[in-house]
Amino acid sequence: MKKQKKDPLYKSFGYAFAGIFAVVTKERNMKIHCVAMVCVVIAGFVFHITPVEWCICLTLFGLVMALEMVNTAVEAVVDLVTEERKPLAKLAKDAAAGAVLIAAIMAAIAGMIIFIPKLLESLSI
Ligand SMILES: Nc1ncnc2c1ncn2[C@@H]1O[C@H](COP(=O)(O)OP(=O)(O)OP(=O)(O)O)[C@@H](O)[C@H]1O
Repeated sequence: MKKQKKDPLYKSFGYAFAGIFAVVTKERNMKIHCVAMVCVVIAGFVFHITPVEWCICLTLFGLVMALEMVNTAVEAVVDLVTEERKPLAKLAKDAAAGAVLIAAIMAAIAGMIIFIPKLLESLSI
């Protein structure tokens, strides 16, 4: 089989950014993740979180958002493959959605561990 010439690196980045833009503008859940990220970043500056805490928050944002991208990709592929209701299609979509949910719950718990003590301290409770 003839080897196809690969796109230049800048084009690959362009496709990746196009994917991010498509998911952020079209997927409701991704918009919610973006709003949550902005709120946490503001809270991070307000409560002067440490560099390690910033790293934890940024890593968890990356994890949740990357999984949301993969979830959208799985949904698109399943819908492309079949329009019928099939158990394997359900498993693929539900498992991908479950992956996002697990990461989002863990991120929310980590966020509470970081921010609740700072909030209580600032309220002098
Ligand atoms: N082809 C299918 N066969 C069987 N079950 C399906 C199929 N397509 C969707 N489902 C079921 O319906 C649910 C919702 O599917 P849908 O494609 O509407 O995702 P969604 O609710 O739009 O997800 P999101 O909110 O993440 O975009 C799936 O999680 C799955 O349980």
